[in-house]
Amino acid sequence: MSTHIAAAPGEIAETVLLPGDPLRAEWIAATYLDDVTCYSKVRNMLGFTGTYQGQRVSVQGTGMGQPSMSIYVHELLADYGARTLVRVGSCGGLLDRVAIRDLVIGISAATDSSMNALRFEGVHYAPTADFSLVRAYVEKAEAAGARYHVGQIFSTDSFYHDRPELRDRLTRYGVLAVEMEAAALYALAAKFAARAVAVCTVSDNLVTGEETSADERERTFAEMVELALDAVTT
Ligand SMILES: O=P(O)(O)O[C@H]1O[C@H](CO)[C@@H](O)[C@H]1O
Ligand SMILES: O=c1cc[nH]c(=O)[nH]1
Repeated sequence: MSTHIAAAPGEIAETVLLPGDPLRAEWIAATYLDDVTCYSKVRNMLGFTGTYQGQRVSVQGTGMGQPSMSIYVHELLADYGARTLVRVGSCGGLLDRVAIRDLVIGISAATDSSMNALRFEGVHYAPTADFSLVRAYVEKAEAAGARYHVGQIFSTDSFYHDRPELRDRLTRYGVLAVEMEAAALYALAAKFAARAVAVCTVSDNLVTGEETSADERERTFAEMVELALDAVTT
């Protein structure tokens, strides 16, 4: 096992879906995977491996925020040989047109976190998704007729931000949505020469004030996850 994941070597697939919420990981495994085993319950940050259309896939909860996510993703990459990572998260829309229930594919991620700033010592690194994963996901979303947006997202350290004017400026500059993990995920994947993309379902819109109900969130998460599984297994 690694420090925070209780899997034996070989128990985790090279392709891993990464929801923030460990119960979403459990729901994905129960709903979509065959021959499922739970490989880790450490801190209740659940991880599962199974098959989707005959191909091995794992699902690992990462918690909220870049520090928590980075612990799990570092161990997946350094200790378990993960190669393809797809964050399946929720986000808040920053533009009117990024409506609740839409999908947001983060091709790049701005951040207010110090994690990448410390890592690159003064260089303003541009955390970027893997293009082959972006393309594969977009192809599946197009074929399914899903409502989706591709562009820059904002990975914040503060869900409850003291600077609403910062969010307004990001809106003016066309940033699509806010979430809390993608910027560090993209940097870590680059460090280990792996592939990553963050896809999020819009759960609320910070401009219009619209919100999804818990029931709606479950249904729209389903579309995001089905497209992710199709994108990584074909
Ligand atoms: O739904 P998840 O994947 O947790 O993602 C979003 O939700 C959490 C905040 O409520 C943060 O982790 C944010 O990135
Ligand atoms: O980080 C997040 C996730 C969902 N909605 C938000 O407003 N922020």
